[in-house]
Amino acid sequence: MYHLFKSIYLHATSKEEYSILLLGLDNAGKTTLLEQIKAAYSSSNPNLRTVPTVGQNVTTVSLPPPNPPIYLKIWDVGGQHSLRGLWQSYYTSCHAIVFVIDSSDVGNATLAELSSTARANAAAGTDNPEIDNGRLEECRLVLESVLQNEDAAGVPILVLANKQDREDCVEVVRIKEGFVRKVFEGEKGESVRDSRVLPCSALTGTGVKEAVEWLCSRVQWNKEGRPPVMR
Ligand SMILES: Nc1nc2c(ncn2[C@@H]2O[C@H](COP(=O)(O)OP(=O)(O)OP(=O)(O)O)[C@@H](O)[C@H]2O)c(=O)[nH]1
Ligand SMILES: [Mg+2]
Repeated sequence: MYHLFKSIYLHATSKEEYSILLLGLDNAGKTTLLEQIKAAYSSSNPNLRTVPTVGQNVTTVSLPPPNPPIYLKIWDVGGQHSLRGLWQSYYTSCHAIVFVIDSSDVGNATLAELSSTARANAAAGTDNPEIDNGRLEECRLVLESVLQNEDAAGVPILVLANKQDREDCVEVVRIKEGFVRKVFEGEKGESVRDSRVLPCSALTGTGVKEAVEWLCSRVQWNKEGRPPVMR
C-alpha cells in the first residue's frame, strides 16, 4: 500500500523535463540567450557581461501557465572551433537543438549570392575582397555537421537569427530563404526534420519567449521519439 501511495504521489508531483542544447559559432550569443531565458522565467536581472564559454553553462526553467507544466533544462556549450568536438556528447540526451546565428556576421551581399560566391572561392582557393562573406561559410559547415550527426537525427531544430537589434544585421527572411532552407534541403541537410527559423535579440530579450514557446511545443510533440525525464 505504501508503494502504491508513493507512486501515485510521485506521479502527481513530478514533471517532465526536456533538455535543450544551444549550439552555434563562438560569439553568436548563446550565453547571452541563456541569461535572458533564465531571467525571463525567474524574474531576475540577466547577467549580460558574458565571456567566451570554455565548457558549459546549464540552467533549468519552469514555464508559467498557460504553458504546459514542464521543465526545460538548457545547456549552453562553447562554440569555439576547438570546443565543437564536445558537442556530440550532448546529442543523445537532448530533446531539441537551438542553432544560434550572429545575423550581423553573415556577409554584406544577398545570402544567395554569398553562398555561391563562398563556395566558388572555397573551390578555387581564392577570396574575393569585394565581398565580405562574414562567417557564413563556417556557419554552413557547422550547421551541416549538426544535421548529419546520427545521434541528433530527428531532433527538432530552432535556428535563431540573433542580434536583430544591430543596424548591420541581415534580416531573418533572408537568413531563412537564402541560407537555412538551402542547408536543410541540400544534400547534407535533412529535410524531414521539425525546424523553424525565428528572429531574436539575446541582448534586448526580443523574441526570446517566442523561441522558448516554440521549443516547449515541439519537444512535447516529439515525446514519443525522445521521451522526457521525470523530475
Ligand atoms: N548587439 C547584440 N549583441 C549580442 C547579442 N547577443 C550576444 N551579443 C554579444 O555578442 C558577444 C558574444 O556573446 P556570447 O553570448 O558570449 O556568445 P557565445 O555564443 O556564448 O560565445 P562562445 O561562448 O564563445 O561560444 C557579447 O559581446 C554579447 O554581448 C544580440 O542579440 N545583440
Ligand atoms: Mg558562451
